[in-house]
Amino acid sequence: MKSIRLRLIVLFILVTTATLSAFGVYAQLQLSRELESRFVRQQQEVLNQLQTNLAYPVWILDRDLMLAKLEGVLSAPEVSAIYLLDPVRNDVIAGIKRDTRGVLEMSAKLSNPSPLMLRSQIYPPPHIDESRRRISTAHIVIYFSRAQIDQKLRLALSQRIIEVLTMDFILLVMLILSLRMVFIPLRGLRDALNRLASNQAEEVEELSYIQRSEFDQVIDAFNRTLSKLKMIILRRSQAESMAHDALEQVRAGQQQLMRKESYQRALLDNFPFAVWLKDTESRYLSANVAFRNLFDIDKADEIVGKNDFDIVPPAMAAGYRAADREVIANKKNVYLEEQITRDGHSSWVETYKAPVIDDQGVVFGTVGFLRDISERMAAAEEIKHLAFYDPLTRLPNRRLLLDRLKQALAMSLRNSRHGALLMVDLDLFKDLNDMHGHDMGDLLLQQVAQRLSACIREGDTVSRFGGDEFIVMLENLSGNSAEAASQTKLIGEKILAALSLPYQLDTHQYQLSASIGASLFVSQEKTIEELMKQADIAMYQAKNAHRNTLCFFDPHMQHAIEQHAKLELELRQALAQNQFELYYQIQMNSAHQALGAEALIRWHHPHKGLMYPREFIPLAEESGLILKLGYWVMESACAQLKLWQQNPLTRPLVLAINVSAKQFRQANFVAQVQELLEKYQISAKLLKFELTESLLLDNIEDTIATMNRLKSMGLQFSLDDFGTGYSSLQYLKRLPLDQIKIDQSFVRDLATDANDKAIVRTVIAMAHSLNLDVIAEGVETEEQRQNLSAKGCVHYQGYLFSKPLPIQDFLALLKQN
Ligand SMILES: Nc1nc2c(ncn2[C@@H]2O[C@H](COP(=O)(O)O[C@H]3[C@@H](O)[C@H](n4cnc5c(=O)[nH]c(N)nc54)O[C@@H]3COP(=O)(O)O)[C@@H](O)[C@H]2O)c(=O)[nH]1
Repeated sequence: MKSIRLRLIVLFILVTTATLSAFGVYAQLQLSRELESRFVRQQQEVLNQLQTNLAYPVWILDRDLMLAKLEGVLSAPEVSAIYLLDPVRNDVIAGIKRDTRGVLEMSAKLSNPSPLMLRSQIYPPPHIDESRRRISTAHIVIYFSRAQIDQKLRLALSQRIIEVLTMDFILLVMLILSLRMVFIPLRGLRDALNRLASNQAEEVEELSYIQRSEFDQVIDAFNRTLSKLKMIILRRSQAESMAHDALEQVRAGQQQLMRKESYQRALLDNFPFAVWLKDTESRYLSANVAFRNLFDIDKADEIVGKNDFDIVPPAMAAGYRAADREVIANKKNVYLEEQITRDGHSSWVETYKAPVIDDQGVVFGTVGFLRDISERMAAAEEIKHLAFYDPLTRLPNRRLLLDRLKQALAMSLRNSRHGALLMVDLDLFKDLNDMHGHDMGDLLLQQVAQRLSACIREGDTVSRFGGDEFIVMLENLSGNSAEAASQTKLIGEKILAALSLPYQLDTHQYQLSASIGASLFVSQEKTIEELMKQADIAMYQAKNAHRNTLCFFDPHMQHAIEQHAKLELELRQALAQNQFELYYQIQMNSAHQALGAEALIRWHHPHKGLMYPREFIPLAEESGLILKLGYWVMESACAQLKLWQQNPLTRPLVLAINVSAKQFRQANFVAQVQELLEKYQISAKLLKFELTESLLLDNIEDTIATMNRLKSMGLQFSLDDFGTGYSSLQYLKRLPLDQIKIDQSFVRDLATDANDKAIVRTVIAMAHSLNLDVIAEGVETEEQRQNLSAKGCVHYQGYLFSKPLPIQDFLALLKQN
């Protein structure tokens, strides 16, 4: 039995029962005693009353009255009998008793003496006269009933017990209520404490106060304890949470660290070059896979603790140690490039070392990287070579030559000795390229380079300047200019002789000549630019002479070159200022009818007057201005054709224009033509392009493609200057030509020169066999015309009919015809 409340209740019941039992016994005794004494007192009073009430009837022996009075006493149930005695006679004067059924009956005989009996004397009343007295004395005897007394006693006792029990019950209820008042808070306290005990303090709520109760102090103490406990728990849980977080952080940190280490290891081991860490005593702390591979260190071998003397030859190790010391002492990075030999194989490596410094600025180790840079060095060497050498001939290029020329000029200033620049240009190299292709040209250039190199002394320079142009620089010639010129001439001629020997190019044998321009220098009298220019001028001089010649620089030639540059400038201005005009030279048939015209450009030079194409077209070609100029011609021709459409006289005329190679090779040339035809709304059939043989044969496939595109638009093609080039029938067959134009050089001496006659006849026959029209240019005489006509050429152009004319004159000519 664990409940205190139950224990208290049981205890209460036991105590109450015991108390009640004792009290019952005691009460019974007390009560019976009290009842008895009360009974005695009451009977005494009754007796006393009877004495008074009975004195008169007794003295006068009035029996009826006596009985009446006695009956009155017998109304009390506890009185069982009552007698009036005459003590003198010992006789019952009157008596009444209750039978067993409780019925009253007269009794003349005194019952047996009983402890519950009262006997008393009745005294005569004072006012009674002696004379009237019938007896002298009397006694009264009252018998009491034991049962009646006991019954009364029991009744009183049971009443008392009921009272006590009632009291007890009330007390019990009060006890239970009191216990409730105590135990409810106690139970709350117990439950709260139980929850506290089972680590549920967070769920325990503060206990409610019981107003004006001693428990409030306990509750208050409990609540304060609880709040402290909660605070402790909260702090502990915070501390635990913090500790947990800290632990997690440590774990995460550890994991991160491990990962970082793995990353670093992976990073290092996958580095394509050797990486290591050393302490300040140059002992290895770590090294990656590349390092091990480089120095053939077995995977199982521990690198930590080793130094360079354990790994590489002592001389090398000493160098590495010195570099480490330098890094540590200066707290600065060190970069080394060195050539190392391993397994008999030499390679270039670069090493980069850096200090590892702590927060306090103290060096506590070094880190190093090493990688093989052999390829890079070779590439750098190659780049250097490419930057300074011509890749085709392996000769010094323009840049290196200029650099060496600068040094040579400085040296000449110091030693006053002459030097010379020889500009070597191969004659007709372009023809070889055109005929046999660039590969063949390249082979030739390589052989030329070898021959040139073989002609010079050590210390002299042969360089390729671009294309077929080479420059030979001679140094350390005589201090005397005449002697120096003679030395130069000697070497120059040696070169010419060497270059003119036959070349074996694949299966072809080839022979060429060269033109050399020479310029002497001494003591920095001339700048590099001047020297180069002079050599260039001399070279043109040689070319203009007989070719296969050496020319020294002539100051007059320089003037011509300067004029050339000036003209180029003026040509640009002429384009901008529209100083050009088209002249028209009529083309006729044998019936003297106009077929069309050739448009020929003229330049109205502001100072020189009218200039002819041969004076500026080559320059325009050279400078690239031919593109703009050619477009201008083409647009002017289209505009003119447009105008001609308005006049029946000019409407059927076909207009021929000269198209240069550069112009024709433009990627958008066809688009340009298309655009102009659309712009001027003219038929393409009225436009004829005169192309030269060299243009057609250079890159023939592209040429045919472009011609076909133009042909499909309706344009006509005439092959200009025919007979002056290679005139290969093989090529001619493939070209979509409409006309062949016999060059005026064949027409000029047609009457007298048998060769020209034969050529013209052949050309005409060939053209007819190819179903091509033939026109002869430069027809100046009727004889020439007839000659041509006799050979089958019926279309003509030449002074016989008209010179090229401005448009108005041309129109007048047409009208006149
Ligand atoms: N790319 C361009 N080239 C052009 C253009 N205009 C001309 N040219 C080229 O210049 C060359 C010289 O032209 P030009 O000085 O006009 O000489 C032409 C005629 O004047 C001349 N000719 C004509 N008939 C006679 C003659 O009976 N006798 C004689 N001595 N000369 C004559 O011939 C030139 C025409 O030649 P061709 O073009 O071959 O028909 C000229 O050849 C063009 O190459 C141009 O706009 N663009």
